[in-house]
Amino acid sequence: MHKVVKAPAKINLTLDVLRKRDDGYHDVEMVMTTVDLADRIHLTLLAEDEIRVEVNKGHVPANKNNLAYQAARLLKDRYPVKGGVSIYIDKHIPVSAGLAGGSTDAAAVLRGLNDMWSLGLSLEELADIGLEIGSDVPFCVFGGTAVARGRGEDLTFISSPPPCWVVLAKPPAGVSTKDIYQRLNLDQMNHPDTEAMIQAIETKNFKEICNNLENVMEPATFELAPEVKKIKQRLIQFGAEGTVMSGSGPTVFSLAKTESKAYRLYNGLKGFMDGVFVVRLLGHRHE
Ligand SMILES: C[C@@](CO)(OP(=O)(O)O)[C@H](O)COP(=O)(O)OP(=O)(O)OC[C@H]1O[C@@H](n2ccc(N)nc2=O)[C@H](O)[C@@H]1O
Ligand SMILES: Nc1ncnc2c1ncn2[C@@H]1O[C@H](COP(=O)(O)OP(=O)(O)O)[C@@H](O)[C@H]1O
Repeated sequence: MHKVVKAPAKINLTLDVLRKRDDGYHDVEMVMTTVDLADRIHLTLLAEDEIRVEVNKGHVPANKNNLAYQAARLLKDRYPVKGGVSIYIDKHIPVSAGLAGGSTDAAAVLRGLNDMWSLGLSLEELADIGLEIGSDVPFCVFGGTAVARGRGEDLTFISSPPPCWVVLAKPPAGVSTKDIYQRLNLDQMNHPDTEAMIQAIETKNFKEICNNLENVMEPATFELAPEVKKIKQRLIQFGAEGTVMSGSGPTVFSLAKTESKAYRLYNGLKGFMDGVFVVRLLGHRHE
C-alpha cells in the first residue's frame, strides 16, 4: 500500500517565552498557523519488519536521527504492527529554518501510518505520541491556527486568519533552537500581546494582525546571526505591513494582503539573497 501525505510548514505569528521549567524546557505562549509550503511524505508498507528513510535533500539525516523515522519507530514499538514502512521525504521546507520542517514530517508520518496500519488513534492521541519527538510536533499533527502553551503541546484552536500571502526569507545562517532558548534574557523581554493577536485573528483584522506580530527570540537570534535583522529591516524598508522572525529563526516573514504586494517584497529581496518564497497562509486544520 502507498500513500502520500502533505506536511505543511508553520509560522509563529507571536512567540512568547514565559519562564524556565524544572524539566529544562520553557513555558511558551505562541500563536502558530500553517502555510502552503509543504514537504510530501511518501509512505509504502513493507513485508520486511524495517523502517527505511530516504530524503531528497542531502543534509538531512536518512537514518534513525530523522524525525520521520522516529515517528514510525514510536508507532511500531507501541502497537502490534506487522511488517515495516519505507519513507521517502520530498523536502520543500527549508531545513533548520524555524518552520518546523522536521516536526511536520514526523506529524505527517504519524497521521499517515495511523491510517495505513488502521490503528484508529485520535489526533489527540497522535499529538501525545508526537510530543515525545519534539515540542512542535503536537501542533503539526493538527495543523490550523492555535495558541500553543506549555512546551507547545497545550493547544487552543482559534479561527483562521483572513487569507493572505506570506513572503518567507531564509538566510543560509544555521541557528540551534536549544542555543536560542538558552540565550534568552527572560527578565528583559518585549512580550507580545497574545490576546490582541487572538482578537485580531478572530475579527479577521489584517492590519491589527500585522501590528501584533512579535517574537521574543529575535534579539538572541539577531545577535548570533546579524543578517537576520538586516532582512527584517529590508522588508520593512520595502514597505511590508508586518514582519517578524518565525520560531527560533533564521527565517523572517512578512504578511501581504495581495499577491502583487507579496511579489514586490519578493523581488526586492531576491536582489540580495536566495531562499525567498511567496506562499499562501493556509491556517486551516488537516482534513
Ligand atoms: C522555537 C519553536 C517555536 O515554535 O520552533 P522552531 O524554531 O524549532 O521552529 C519551538 O518551541 C521549538 O520546538 P522544537 O524544535 O520541536 O523543540 P524540541 O526539539 O522539543 O527541543 C529542542 C530544544 O529547545 C529547547 N526548548 C524547546 C521547546 C520549549 N518549549 N522549551 C525549550 O527550552 C530545549 O532546550 C530543547 O532541548
Ligand atoms: N525530516 C526532517 N526534515 C528536516 N530536518 C530534519 C528531519 N529529521 C531530522 N532533521 C534534523 O532536524 C534539524 C532541523 O529541524 P527542522 O524542523 O527543519 O528545524 P526548525 O524546527 O527550526 O524548522 C536539523 O538538524 C535536521 O538535520
